[in-house]
Amino acid sequence: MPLLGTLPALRAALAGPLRPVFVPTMGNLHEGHLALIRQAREAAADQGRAVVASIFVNRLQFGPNEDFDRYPRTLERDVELLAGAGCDLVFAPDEAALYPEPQVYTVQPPAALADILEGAFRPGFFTGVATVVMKLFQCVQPHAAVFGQKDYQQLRVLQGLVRQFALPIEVLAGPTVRAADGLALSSRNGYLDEAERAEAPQLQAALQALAAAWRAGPRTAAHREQLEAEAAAALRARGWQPDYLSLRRREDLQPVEGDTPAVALAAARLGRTRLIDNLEV
Ligand SMILES: Nc1ncnc2c1ncn2[C@@H]1O[C@H](COP(=O)(O)OP(=O)(O)OP(=O)(O)O)[C@@H](O)[C@H]1O
Ligand SMILES: CC(C)(CO)[C@@H](O)C(=O)[O-]
Ligand code: BAL
Repeated sequence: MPLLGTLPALRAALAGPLRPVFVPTMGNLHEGHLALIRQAREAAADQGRAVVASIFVNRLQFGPNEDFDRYPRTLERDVELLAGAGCDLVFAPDEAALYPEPQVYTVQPPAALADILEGAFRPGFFTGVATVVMKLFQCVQPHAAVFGQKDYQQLRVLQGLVRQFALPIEVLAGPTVRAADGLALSSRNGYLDEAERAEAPQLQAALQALAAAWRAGPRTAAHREQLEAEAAAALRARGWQPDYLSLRRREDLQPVEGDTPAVALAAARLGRTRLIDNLEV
């Protein structure tokens, strides 16, 4: 009879060989999602695991004035794309299946991480995300889960969730897939009209300029604040309504200073579309 003294040993002993690699999504799939599926496929290949995707537009993470109702739902097409990318199973519950009763038990990520940046402009967003991801994890029981770096803060929140609750799940980060002109692929890009679509790569361009200015120094708090304000003003002058353009520590997304590894993050509205993007400096 094994007598095990460490969590990794316990996990190794208890892990079934067939827990899948999981890619949670809200559907309306694009090449960014399919890259995550292919990454999951590779991670699953070794031990012959399955790749499972979920499609669920999670009401809990939308604010009352956000786009829950108009969020594009394209299940039939999504299923075809997933099959083509090497997915083995799709979990697409309706609301009654995932929330058969009001979800009054929730997962509250720490305010220091979840009430800043996206969380400051989308109150409750990360509680909604963490709650549904925790629930999806219970449903799918994955060995590993893949999340896109495009949603950088979401990735940090979910890495913290897995770490703090000692979930036996490996979190894999998927690099951001972009259009040829630099725009990060996103389901919400479909809301852009032609002129807005032509302007949209300027969000990534603004992050590149901000990152370059930060690299040039001096890397002080005062200079960072000046650069952030200038970057927001430049976007505003082009007709955007920026929520934030901010230089943060990669690890915990607190304001960066000195030579700590940094990431530039932005969210801004163009017409009625809110876009986010980021760039590791
Ligand atoms: N361009 C991309 N590159 C890599 N991963 C991505 C990209 N876009 C989304 N993802 C990832 O896909 C997963 C599902 O995201 P989601 O279904 O919300 O897509 P989305 O395009 O980000 O939609 P939205 O426009 O609502 O933000 C998340 O882990 C997300 O980070
Ligand atoms: C992780 C997620 C599927 C939870 O609803 C969603 O926030 C998303 O698609 O990024
Ligand atoms: N892609 C993250 C999910 C959301 O914005 O609601």
